[in-house]
Amino acid sequence: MSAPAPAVTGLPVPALTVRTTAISDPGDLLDLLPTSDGVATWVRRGDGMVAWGEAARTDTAGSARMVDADAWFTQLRRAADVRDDVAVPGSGLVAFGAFAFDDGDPAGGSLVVPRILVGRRAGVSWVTTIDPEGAAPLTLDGPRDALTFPTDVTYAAGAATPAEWKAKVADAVARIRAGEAAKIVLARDVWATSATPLDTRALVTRFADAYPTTWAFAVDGLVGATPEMLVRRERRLVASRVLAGTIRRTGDDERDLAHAAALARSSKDLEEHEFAVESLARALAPFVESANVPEVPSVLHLPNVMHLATDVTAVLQRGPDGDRPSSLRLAASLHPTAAVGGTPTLDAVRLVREIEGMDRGRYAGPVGWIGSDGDGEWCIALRCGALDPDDPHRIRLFAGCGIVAASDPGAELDETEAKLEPVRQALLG
Ligand SMILES: C=C(O[C@@H]1C=C(C(=O)O)C=C[C@H]1O)C(=O)O
Repeated sequence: MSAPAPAVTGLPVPALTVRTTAISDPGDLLDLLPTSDGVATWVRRGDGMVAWGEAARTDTAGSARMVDADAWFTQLRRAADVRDDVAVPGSGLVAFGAFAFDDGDPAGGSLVVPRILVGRRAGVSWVTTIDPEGAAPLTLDGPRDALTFPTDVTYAAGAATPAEWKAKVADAVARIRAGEAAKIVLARDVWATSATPLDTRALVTRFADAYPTTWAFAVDGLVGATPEMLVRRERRLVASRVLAGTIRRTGDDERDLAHAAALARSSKDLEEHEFAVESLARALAPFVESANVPEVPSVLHLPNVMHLATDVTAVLQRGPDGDRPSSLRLAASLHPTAAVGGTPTLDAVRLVREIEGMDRGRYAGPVGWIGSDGDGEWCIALRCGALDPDDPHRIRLFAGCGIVAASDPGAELDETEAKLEPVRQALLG
């Protein structure tokens, strides 16, 4: 049952009873999920969290969608009765959220507090139950629906055919050369339809198996395997992983190594990457005492692509009110980075809207979780699809690329195909 909850401070929120206890290792976390609907997952290298049920939720919209959700969660945690015997990041009260890329997108955002959560981190395992007043507690060993895998999946172009999308890239390049922006990230969508209903658990299991170094997530109907961390807050430490600049893997290790070296020297990719790092560092600066921004990117190897990567770390400082901003508040300030919007931000986002001609929904927006103390992890929702709430057979997939003056439309289309691979693989019958 979802409890009605306002997104505005000062209004009543449900009083939740939250209990976290240590458990012995539960095995594969994803095997615990009882059903496909209303589940949340956040799994990387086998550790993380799985959750189901809904103790409370807020749905927000507009430019304050993350700040409003954060204010709601602050009230909720103040009103909650929390007993946490484990005290690690992810124990105690947790909410999972996903937010639209664009301020004006009807997909808005949501923050959902589950009824039951199982987590594991570095050998410590726990279960958290979250009970609204009067609700009977849920248990771990309830009935489990049979798992269904996709079958006979067919694909159809979304807002643009491949040829139309290449024309959009050419338009973006022309606009960049005319000085309207330095970088514009253009995305495309593809619809996939399965003969059998899509099961969140099957998709996330495939993401976790094939892309163990990414975050295999399912939040409010958005599922994917993202490699990009917008912001993690753990006490005073903040970390962010910027990705921009991409090359497809060939499957041949020697050639891939040569390609990785070429990527690290490619002036087009280095320029694209630099825009993304600069925008992140600039947006983070007001919140931190000191930031460590490596001068040269490394190359992140994923099974489908390689990216230029920069790991930024920083120490949080207190704001004017004496508080440190929560992980979600930080995500709100950092989004959208140049990795998914472009440079300069406002011009690029306006051009994205104009040239792409589609709603991105929650693709390329922040997705993640926040805990009792405001710590949490927010990734950028990439390599993902949005399950169709009206048709369980359908999912809308997305992929995009940073376009700069030197971009070639055919190569960018090929890059989106490489980025669609994780979801296409998860949809294999
Ligand atoms: C926009 C996407 O990816 C982003 C764009 C990248 C690029 O242009 O090289 C690389 C990583 C991401 O920051 C996507 O995967 O859809």
